[in-house]
Amino acid sequence: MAKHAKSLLSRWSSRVFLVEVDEKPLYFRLQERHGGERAPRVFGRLREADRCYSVLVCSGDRIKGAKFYPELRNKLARDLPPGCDLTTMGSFLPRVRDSFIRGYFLKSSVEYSPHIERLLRDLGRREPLLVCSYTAADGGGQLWTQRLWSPSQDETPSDYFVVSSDEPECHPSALSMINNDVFHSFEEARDVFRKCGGIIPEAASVLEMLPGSLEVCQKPKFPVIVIEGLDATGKTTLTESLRDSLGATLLRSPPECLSPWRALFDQEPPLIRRAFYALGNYITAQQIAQEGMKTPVIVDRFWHSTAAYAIATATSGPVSSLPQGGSEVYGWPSDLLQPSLVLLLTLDAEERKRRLKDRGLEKTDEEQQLDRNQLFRLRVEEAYRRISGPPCVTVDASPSADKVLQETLLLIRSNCHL
Ligand SMILES: Nc1ncnc2c1ncn2[C@@H]1O[C@H](COP(=O)(O)OP(=O)(O)OP(=O)(O)O)[C@@H](O)[C@H]1O
Ligand SMILES: Nc1ccn([C@H]2C[C@H](O)[C@@H](COP(=O)(O)O)O2)c(=O)n1
Repeated sequence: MAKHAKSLLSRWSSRVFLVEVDEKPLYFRLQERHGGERAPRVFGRLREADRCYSVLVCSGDRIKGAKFYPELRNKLARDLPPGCDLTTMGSFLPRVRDSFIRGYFLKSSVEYSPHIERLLRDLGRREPLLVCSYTAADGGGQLWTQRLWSPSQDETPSDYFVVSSDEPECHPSALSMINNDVFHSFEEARDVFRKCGGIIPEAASVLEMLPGSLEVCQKPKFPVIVIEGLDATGKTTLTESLRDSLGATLLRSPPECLSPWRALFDQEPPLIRRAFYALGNYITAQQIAQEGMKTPVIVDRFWHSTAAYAIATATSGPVSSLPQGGSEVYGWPSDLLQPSLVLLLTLDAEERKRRLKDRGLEKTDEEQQLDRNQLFRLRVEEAYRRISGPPCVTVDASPSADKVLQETLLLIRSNCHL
């Protein structure tokens, strides 16, 4: 049995599980003896003739595991029998850092079990998986047991009753966010790229663009102003006007030099995708340090975008599922240049949609998600506000482009020495 899977099994009965139903996580835990509790909500509506499975990815190699997770979904969606329900799930040890693992929860009719079990065993031969099956233990559908499949088949599997568990303070993915979704150091992000060179040849081209080491740069002489906001809030329009009004240099993150690979890394799982954007910030930071010695610098997106989108994607549900304000996940990376001021453009959802429609450009997956998913949008906006580091001021982006420019110039003049 893979070493990593074995270590996950060592505290199996203390694990809490969550199944995401319509963006809402429903929690359950394990119990050796049943004390008469009702079935957890996710099992509450099942029939005795239903059979459920959890399939958790437990690869010891995090790059392989990250790549396998979306592949697993595609394979399951393709090969599962008709009518089988598939949703995302996870498991964690309460308050234990890096204990969060991801997987899928399947619901099917018991008649399909032989087919599903064969499929899961085949998939488990490709990458280590922890598979559990759930069976009704009474006639009324109120009592369900979890049977953990022994990955090596020579150990006795253990059965537990499943019971509801309290919601943790925030989404448990927060336990494993740092340096998996939100990179807090150049070295950590670069390490992901070094390790994925074997499976993604283009990673080497990105590595070539990076500085050999992070030289301690002098603080720029001129102010550095970052413009942030969801797509279509007017960042491009405003940053170009600010460049002209202030005689500033306009930079972007990710920087131009990474453009040839952006679409490719946007298709990669969060670990690799977020490392790509984190590295982009460090390249832009070097450009800021140079240009900031000569002119004011305006930056279109920077660290706030990287962290806020990553945190919002790794969680689900309402804003209350985000890590609490003040959590270290919102901290500014100690090795990343801090701008003088961050301005966050905000716009109501309807006006933003109107601008998106008028603009008519092709949307990225994340932009489409922002459109479809109100909760995701709210999480991104709130995560933006919780990020610490440089001063961040919210700007209402709904007036005309010229009014937004004038308001922004006032804010820059009152917050920076210009
Ligand atoms: N203040 C404004 N009032 C009305 N329309 C605006 C305003 N600012 C920008 N627009 C229009 O809204 C659309 C989106 O603006 P823009 O491209 O500047 O947004 P963005 O934040 O840079 O988007 P993205 O992040 O997707 O690149 C454009 O068609 C632009 O002309
Ligand atoms: N510094 C950055 C810039 C962008 N991103 C990510 C976040 C979104 O997925 C997407 C938005 O960019 P846009 O389409 O508006 O160019 O890119 C990031 O993580 N870090």
